[in-house]
Amino acid sequence: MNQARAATEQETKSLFTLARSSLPLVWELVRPRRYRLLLGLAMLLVSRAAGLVIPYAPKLVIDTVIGEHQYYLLRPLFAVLIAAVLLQGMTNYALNQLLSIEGRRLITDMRCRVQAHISKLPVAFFDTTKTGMLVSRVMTDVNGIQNLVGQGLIELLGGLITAAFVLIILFHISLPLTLITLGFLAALCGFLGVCFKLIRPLFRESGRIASEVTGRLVESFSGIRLVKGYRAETREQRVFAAGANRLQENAIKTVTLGSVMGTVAIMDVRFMSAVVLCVGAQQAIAHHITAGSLFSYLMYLAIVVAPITQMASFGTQLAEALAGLDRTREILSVQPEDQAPERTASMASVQGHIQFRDVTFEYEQDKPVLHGVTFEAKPGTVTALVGPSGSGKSTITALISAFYKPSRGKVLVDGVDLDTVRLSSYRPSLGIVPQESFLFDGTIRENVAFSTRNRSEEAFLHACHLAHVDEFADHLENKYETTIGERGVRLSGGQRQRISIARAILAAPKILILDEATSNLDSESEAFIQDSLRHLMKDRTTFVIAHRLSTARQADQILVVEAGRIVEHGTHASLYAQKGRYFDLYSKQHDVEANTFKGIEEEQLSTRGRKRGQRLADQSNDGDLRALDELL
Ligand SMILES: Nc1ncnc2c1ncn2[C@@H]1O[C@H](COP(=O)(O)OP(=O)(O)OP(=O)(O)O)[C@@H](O)[C@H]1O
Repeated sequence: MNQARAATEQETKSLFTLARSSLPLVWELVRPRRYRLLLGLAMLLVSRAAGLVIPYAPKLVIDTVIGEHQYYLLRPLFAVLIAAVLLQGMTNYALNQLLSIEGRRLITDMRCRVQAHISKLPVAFFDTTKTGMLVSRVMTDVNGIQNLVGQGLIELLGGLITAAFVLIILFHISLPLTLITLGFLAALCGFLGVCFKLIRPLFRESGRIASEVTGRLVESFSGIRLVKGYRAETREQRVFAAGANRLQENAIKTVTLGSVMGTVAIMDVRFMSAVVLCVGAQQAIAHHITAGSLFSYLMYLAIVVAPITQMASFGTQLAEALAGLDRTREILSVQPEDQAPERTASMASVQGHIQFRDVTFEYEQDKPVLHGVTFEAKPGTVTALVGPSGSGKSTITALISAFYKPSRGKVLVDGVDLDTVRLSSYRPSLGIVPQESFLFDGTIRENVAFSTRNRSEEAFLHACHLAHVDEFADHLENKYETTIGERGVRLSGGQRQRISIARAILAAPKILILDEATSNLDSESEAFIQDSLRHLMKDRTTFVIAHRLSTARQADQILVVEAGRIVEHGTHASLYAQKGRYFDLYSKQHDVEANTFKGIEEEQLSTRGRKRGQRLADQSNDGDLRALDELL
């Protein structure tokens, strides 16, 4: 309800209110480049002043040179005209260069700023915001700012200053004609004001639709395998076409309103010129004005009119720019996660002692997903989190990563409440290996050396060796410089996991969060990965969401999570002996694994895999779980 009301209030904000609320941000952008913009304004004034000389010439020629036979004035007048034209041309060129370049720089600055800001926002913000919307904020919305702060602003200022000067000249030439002129201009300004009010919500809407369409497009292309696999191309085409049509309908309304504004502006100006011409002629016949003055008046009128007719199109750009700026301002006003005032503690060196004290957490209000979770993980130990899907294991690790804050209770790191810790001092001690290895389009080296903490070649090669990345990288033509494609599409699942593990080894975190991959790998890959993980977990406080019996069994402690509560807690041996929830889970998994190994038997097994599989299958046939434990 409140959100809907806020949205309506946003829609009805006038252009003026919007401009005023955006002023601090505009000033922030203008400030560092104010001298260059002032230089631009000065050049514009020189250019416009030079432009004023030209309309004055007919008056001199008609009334003085021809009327008063002062022919000797013709030459100097010609020279002045040439100089004025040259000066105007040169200043115009310099001005365009200066402002266009400045506008581009401004866009880049703004884009970088918005991108940097968004990346500092809390994970909860990303949970509720579409990716496409964020892409639009960074790439599209800032475009309009160029018009607002660069050329557009200077043009508007310059146009208004020139128009003010010219109006003084017009008043000086003829009071009645200028009053008529002002009447027409005032009517036009009133009309344009109403149109801007109508056009602004359309621009806001357009930004919203564009974000949605972009978001869906990004999702659809990144999930192209799934789309093709389920033959969902036509469905995706329909969804996209619907979005593109909504965008088009919005654009048609904007363009129509823009055309109405442009047409009315031109008609108003033409009527005005006709009325001024006829009344001016009557004035000239009655000798209230000379023919030369009337001629000059009409030329000056064109100078006043030009920026006002331009206002119709510039106003549209202005409305678009302000709508974009408004959205940018909205996103910049979201507080970055590290700027919370309570985050004052700095963690110089993290030991990795983690304590949960009666932690309750909810993603959505009044829907807790963790209830009074309490446990302790000593430095250098491995804690395995096991439990059914949706029980809260990932949420516990997300709280350790400080992606969220507990709703109640405390998460302590080395005795310090994580809510009070500056994240920039804590996160470097954190390493994450997600279930789905997330790789960027780049080389193997770039993906392994993703963290900036350890850049030596020796450390890089060592990490690749421990994670068995060298095993496949050495066989590639470009070795570690091989490009792996977007999200690592050119690698196998196991290879991607190994890179992800090498990345964590190189980052050398004190606290490691490991979400074990569930995907079935062939036994050789599996063996490589288990070995890499062993290296990775050494001497770190590790939290592993364990999907494999072997991992849980090797852990120093196991937390059995169910419906957001820790229902059992202990070592593998103690929990197994309890014959409670862990025992049930373990037995179920054992059956699955036994079946899996039987299945593997039928595949092409590596020598090691075959031996291991055979032994496991034999043992499981006996149903002796303890013997299976030993093997694992
Ligand atoms: N970003 C989120 N917003 C709202 N609810 C969420 C969010 N992430 C998880 N949940 C909910 O929180 C609960 C716990 O989820 P969590 O991902 O921690 O479970 P899990 O034990 O890790 O599950 P799995 O083993 O399937 O990954 C689930 O009910 C889930 O729907």
